[in-house]
Amino acid sequence: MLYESEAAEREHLQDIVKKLRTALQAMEDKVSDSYRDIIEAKKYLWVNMAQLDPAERAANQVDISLSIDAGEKAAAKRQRIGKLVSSPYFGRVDFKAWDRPEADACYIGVHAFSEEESQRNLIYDWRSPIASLFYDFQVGEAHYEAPMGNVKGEMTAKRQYKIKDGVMDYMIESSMNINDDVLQKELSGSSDEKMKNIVATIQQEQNRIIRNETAGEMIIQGVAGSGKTSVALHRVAYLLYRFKDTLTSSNVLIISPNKAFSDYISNVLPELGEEMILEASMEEFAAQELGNLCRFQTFYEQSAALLEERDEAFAERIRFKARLDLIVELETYLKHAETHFFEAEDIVLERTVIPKEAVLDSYQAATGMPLQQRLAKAAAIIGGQSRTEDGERLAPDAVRRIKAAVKKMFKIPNLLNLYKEFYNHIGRPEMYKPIGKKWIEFADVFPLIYLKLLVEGAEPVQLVKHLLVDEMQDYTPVQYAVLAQRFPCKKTILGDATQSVNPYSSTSLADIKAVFPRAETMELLKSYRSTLEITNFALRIKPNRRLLPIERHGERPEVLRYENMEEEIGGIRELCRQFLNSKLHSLGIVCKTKAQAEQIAQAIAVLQTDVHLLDFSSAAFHEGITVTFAHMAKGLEFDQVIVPFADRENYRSEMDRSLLYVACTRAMHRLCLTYTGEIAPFLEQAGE
Ligand SMILES: Nc1ncnc2c1ncn2[C@@H]1O[C@H](COP(=O)(O)OP(=O)(O)OP(=O)(O)O)[C@@H](O)[C@H]1O
Repeated sequence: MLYESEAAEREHLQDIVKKLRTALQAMEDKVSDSYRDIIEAKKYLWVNMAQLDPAERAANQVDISLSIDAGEKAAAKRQRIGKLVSSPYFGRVDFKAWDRPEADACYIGVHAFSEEESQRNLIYDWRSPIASLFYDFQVGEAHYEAPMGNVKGEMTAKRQYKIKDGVMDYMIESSMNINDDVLQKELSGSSDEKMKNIVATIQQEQNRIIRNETAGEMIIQGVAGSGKTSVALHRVAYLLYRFKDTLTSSNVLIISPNKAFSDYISNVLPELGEEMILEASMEEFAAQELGNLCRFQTFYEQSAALLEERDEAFAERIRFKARLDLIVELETYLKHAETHFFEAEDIVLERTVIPKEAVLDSYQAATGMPLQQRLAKAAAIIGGQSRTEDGERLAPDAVRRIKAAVKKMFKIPNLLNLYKEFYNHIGRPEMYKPIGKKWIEFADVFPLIYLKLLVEGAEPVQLVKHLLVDEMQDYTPVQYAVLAQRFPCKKTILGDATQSVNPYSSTSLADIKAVFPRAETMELLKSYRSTLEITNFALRIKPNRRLLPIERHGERPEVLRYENMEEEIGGIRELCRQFLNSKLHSLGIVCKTKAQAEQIAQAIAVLQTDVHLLDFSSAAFHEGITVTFAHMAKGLEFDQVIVPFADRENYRSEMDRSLLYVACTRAMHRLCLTYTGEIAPFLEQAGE
């Protein structure tokens, strides 16, 4: 049996670190060499410019390009090896394939590393086929999918390591799945400014999602803290590795809730050796789609307006536009519009008249294409068929005039008017209420874009080959229909129905699946972020019987009552002081609204420390004390969370319940809620 003592493992580690350092030095030399070559080649070109003939100059340019290429490759490799020097690997599996005489030991790390001369693999990339054994099996019979087919055999040993700065912190012989001890240690650590990679402790159910290569659309429905975002990013890294010839990081687009969130997740892919991917918020995407058609309210402004006042008509407009049926209604309306709003007329050119019947025939012959193209096609047919008095083809100017005339025959050419007319047509004119001239509510943004795409015809965005959509519960079916049209590529869509920040426009899994009928759905039910005490507390706010909390213990959440607001603010300041004297790194004060967050930020400014107010204009997420509001805090996490103003007045509606749930589930280790007067009804039993 293969068994090496810890001492032998330490020796092995030293050996690997030595080899890595040598390789690192070699890469550094290579980088310097190629830069020197570039400088010399440029110098040569400069000095001998006059004497060189064009062929020699071209050859010199090729040399320079080759050196640049070699330099960039060496620099990338140097970066990867540099990362391995500090932590070369985190796992090992000893696997004996049935057709091999003995087991091979495979060390698994964030990147692969092989010996230069022998090309022997010393470290396997966590995404390599054999590394899947580490995530999927315990000691015993095991198998993995290799390029040449399924490899069956026996895993004779499995180990986990924590290596920091090239030194082994601990090593665990694990006969179980990814050992709970290691996971516990990882989860009890402090939160960071940036999301961390989880390669060393990916769980089996997460691995299934990460390594799924077949799904055209994958929907990940996961409870709060189940690792959805982490898993989706690891999935991207896996797909980039697996399909490196056809997929690069510039082909991946992530639609994320805001800039601070993008900044928060921005380290994961670079840590995994991949470049950062493109990202955009829904609003940025919408602005691009609408061009200068009109301005619009943002999603946050919509949610904030809902929180500020109870406007049933406003809520109803949002609800109406979040229905799945709206997609078909818009399509049906446009078909109606094409027939009824097109009024054929005679086209009179100098000495030729094209009768309206001929115009109508051409328009009818061009059915089945988007309206704009249909009008152009009808005009082209007319132009092609018409002749001058002399039997000649029409001059280009006449063709242009026909085109303009046919376009005018569609009586509502303005898209915004055409959209408004939709509500008259369905007998619900009250459902369209612009904020101002050419200024629409957020609920109208995607129905309008969808109509625009139907009218103009959607050109798919070719560059994007994989689309990642986070916080899926906040997007309506029409939003998905727009995404489906513009990005007919593979997709990973993730979210949690219980974390909707706007109950009037939240979308159920069933509705998303109706837009993507072939999507594979995977569920993540285990929650990793918070201690058992915090998870149980949050579950009493929003029960979910299927959620499986991780067995990690900490302090019971505190619910602190104060006599008045002044005392409450004083209490929050005191909690901040306690945090500053603790070992925790991040404290999130998560309010319900932005106005409350501003109030708290001002009130605790007296503390001798930086207080970061995080709102939609923030570009980054910082350690220390952050004051924010639930909508903004989605997807983020803090070592400690304080939820101020947890009283009956502030948290009373279903929307408030969701926001309170989002706020509480941001806490990893410690949670405190403060209030004056009567406690919020959702919290009455939460603390028991
Ligand atoms: N397998 C794992 N090993 C270690 N940590 C994990 C693992 N899975 C998840 N985590 C940790 O759990 C926390 C939550 O992960 P993540 O933010 O990806 O979850 P989420 O489902 O997107 O959360 P939410 O929807 O609540 O924002 C993170 O700190 C992440 O590092």
